[in-house]
Amino acid sequence: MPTKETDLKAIWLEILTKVQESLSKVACEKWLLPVRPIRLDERTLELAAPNDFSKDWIKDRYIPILEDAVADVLGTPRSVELISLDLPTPSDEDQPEETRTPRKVQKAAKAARSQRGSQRAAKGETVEQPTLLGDEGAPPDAAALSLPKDEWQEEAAAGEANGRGSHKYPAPIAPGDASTLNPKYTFDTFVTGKSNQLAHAASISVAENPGHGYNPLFLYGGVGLGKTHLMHAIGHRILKNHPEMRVLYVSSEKFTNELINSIRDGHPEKFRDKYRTIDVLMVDDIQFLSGKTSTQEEFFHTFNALHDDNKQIILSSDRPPKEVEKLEERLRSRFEWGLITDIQAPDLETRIAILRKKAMVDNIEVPNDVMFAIANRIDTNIRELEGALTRVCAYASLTKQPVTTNVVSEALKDLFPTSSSKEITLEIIQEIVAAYFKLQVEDLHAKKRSRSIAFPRQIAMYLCRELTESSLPAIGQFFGGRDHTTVLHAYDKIKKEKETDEKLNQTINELIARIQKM
Ligand SMILES: Nc1ncnc2c1ncn2[C@@H]1O[C@H](COP(=O)(O)OP(=O)(O)OP(=O)(O)O)[C@@H](O)[C@H]1O
Repeated sequence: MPTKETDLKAIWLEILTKVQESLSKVACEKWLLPVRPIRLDERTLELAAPNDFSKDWIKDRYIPILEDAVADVLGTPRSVELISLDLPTPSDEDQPEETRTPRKVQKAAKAARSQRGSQRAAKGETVEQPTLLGDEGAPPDAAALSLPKDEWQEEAAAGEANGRGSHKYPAPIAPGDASTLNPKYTFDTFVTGKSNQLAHAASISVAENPGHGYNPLFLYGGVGLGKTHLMHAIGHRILKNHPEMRVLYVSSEKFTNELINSIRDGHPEKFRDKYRTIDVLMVDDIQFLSGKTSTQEEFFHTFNALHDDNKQIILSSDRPPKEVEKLEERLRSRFEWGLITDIQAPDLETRIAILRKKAMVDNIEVPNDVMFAIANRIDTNIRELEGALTRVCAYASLTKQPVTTNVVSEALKDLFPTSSSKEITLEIIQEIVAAYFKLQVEDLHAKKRSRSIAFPRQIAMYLCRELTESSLPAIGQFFGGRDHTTVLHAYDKIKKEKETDEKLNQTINELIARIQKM
């Protein structure tokens, strides 16, 4: 059975007490009190010295004394090994209270002895999840930057497995530096709809008033729905308004890797210098901190330092804080201090608007029915939606064809199969609209002007213009030989009305979905 975390601490206190019998009080306080135990197994006790100098000093002089004390306390011999953390040596006041003086060490050791049951360790059991002396009662920073070695390795391995562990030391961020932001992700290029209105409004508010409104801002939503885009947009706006500010966007994996690497490479202060001196910290995909206890610990201190200083924190996740597993309660509750807002999958209209915006930004011409056909196929992930548009355009260009709905079917058939690949025609639109309003198709052709018929007719005209490439005269012709100005009037009227009339907007979406399913 594994020994409890607290046992390692208690054992180390006993060893220190023992060492005092053969070492001067001064030497003990100066060299051994700052040392922290990391790992204990059947053969080895691993200790972390605060820096290289102290590691070498102890190695050269005190190993035999330490090994004797270990053998005395545990009943069987162990070799003592040392690594260096390169921490700044803590002052006496920074030390955990029980290690400030040898007398207190003795007292603490005695108290710990009475509870610990360290016989199990003495029998040679491996200490699992070793904790560092000072984790309890130590100043938060010292504890935070003293990751148990096994955890560094585990968390580093996780980061490196993702191919993102290449950073050596975190470099400080300069005021006005937008290099961590994608220049394309601005509020101008962000399309709003019902699905993201609240998140967008909250983001604008934070961008205009960093550190003094919603803090933290917590954005959550499914994959590819615009969380990162909004974060970057906030960053750009803040830097535009406050070029003197330091704005940092980072993925939670990068945060983790920088922390681990900075400690492993002996430069924990670089991590802290970077993360605690910025004005706006944005951490993406915070759900990846799940289960990474040491990173959570450091993030907790980073969060507190920034928040206490009215620095803005923005977080994103694929789920709300409550649903992030293996997240420390104190972090979860801090994530809930500010504003939590979600982004939903966009409706069809928004998807079409996003494609339109992208086509405009990329300066490509894409007919409405093509936009519609793409938006209708891909209804959750905007990254995929944009990728589909690129694919369709590339396919058309490579096969030297115009961009049509046929190209959409061809280009996307494997990646995004759809139940129907039938081309949308004026007939189909008329049939569906007539059926929806419980009319006959002939009613749409006739001269009748009663609102119950004229209104569905205008909607049908609108959809014909929106979803097909037919010209205005061709559409007019198809509605009982009407003039193209009538079609244009109907189109403009419905387009305008649906902007303010939610019911009409829903009706149109429903009709579009039905037409597409034909
Ligand atoms: N409302 C929007 N308007 C314009 N583009 C958008 C919108 N929402 C998302 N996008 C675009 O979709 C792509 C994916 O968005 P983003 O990377 O922000 O998603 P995310 O929610 O952070 O995804 P993930 O969960 O994978 O991190 C980006 O290219 C982004 O510009």
